Amino acid sequence: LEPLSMGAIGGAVAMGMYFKEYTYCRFSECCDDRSIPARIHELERSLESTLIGQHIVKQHIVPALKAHIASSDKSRKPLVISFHGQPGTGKNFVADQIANALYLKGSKSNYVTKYLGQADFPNESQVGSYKAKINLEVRQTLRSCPRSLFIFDEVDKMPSGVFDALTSLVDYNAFVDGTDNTKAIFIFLSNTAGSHIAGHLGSMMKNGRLREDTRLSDFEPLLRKAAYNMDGGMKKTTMIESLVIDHFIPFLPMEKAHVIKCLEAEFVRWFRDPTQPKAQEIIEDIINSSISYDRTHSLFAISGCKTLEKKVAMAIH
Ligand SMILES: Nc1ncnc2c1ncn2[C@@H]1O[C@H](COP(=O)(O)OP(=O)(O)OP(=O)(O)O)[C@@H](O)[C@H]1O
Repeated sequence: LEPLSMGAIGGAVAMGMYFKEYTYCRFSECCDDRSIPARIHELERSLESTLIGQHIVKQHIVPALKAHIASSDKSRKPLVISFHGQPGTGKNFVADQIANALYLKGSKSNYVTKYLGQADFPNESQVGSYKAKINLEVRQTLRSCPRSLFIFDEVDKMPSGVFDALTSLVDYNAFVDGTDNTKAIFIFLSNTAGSHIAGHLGSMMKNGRLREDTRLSDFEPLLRKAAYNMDGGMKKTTMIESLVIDHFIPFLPMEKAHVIKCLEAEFVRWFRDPTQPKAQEIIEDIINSSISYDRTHSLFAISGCKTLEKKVAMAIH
């Protein structure tokens, strides 16, 4: 090419970049600070005011995200977190809040991908093609934005081995065929070890320990072991063997007092005052008629705060 036309091309590229940064990206989602504001303080505030009964989650999630984001230039691997707990303890609730705080468009962002174990990976016989699918999609998303968030829900309902494909994507490999994985965040949600968490917490409480005094270290070894051995997506995967999961976070089972708080929060969501006698009556009725507790300790609500939304809606209308 003639030097003149090279100059013209360079000019056009510069114009294009200028246009993208100052015009297009001001209105549409781009992989930049405007679209990914990473509002950690907002996350901290919203968890503090909305998350019930999960002191360990509150203690560890914000510092883990803060450290990963603050050190993003020096990061050598993505942040990988695994949430464990019984249904209705807040795993999706927290994952959604993380997406909403980090991305302007929240869970609807193009850089937030959510997979559902049962719906997206239903067949044991197709593990091979699922692995290829995850591998391809994760790489594609990372290429369009290294600061992507991947949420894998119902990990325990995925056929085992699916995650072997992910190990190389989340491991210490700053660049996988030119794909930057070091700024990404992976969150895995499962019921795995939920009953073990409940059993262990129940025993500690029986021995006089306060729920709020329990620590991550009380549960972490149990979670690590359970994730490796239990049926589901992580069973005996290289992902556990190669220690790429940075944090195992236990979601504690909900007690009656927590379920009552969840019911009160539902009333507030409907702009109703939960302290009104009528509301208190409905709450008491739901607690007495539709909450069942675990058999061992008779302390923990089996379905946590799940399904309360519909029950409150029904009672109000
Ligand atoms: N710890 C909690 N604090 C406040 N609200 C909660 C909590 N846990 C659950 N909820 C309420 O219950 C709803 C359902 O909970 P969520 O979907 O987070 O459960 P989950 O732990 O992901 O369950 P599953 O394992 O079945 O997917 C939430 O949208 C929220 O309204």
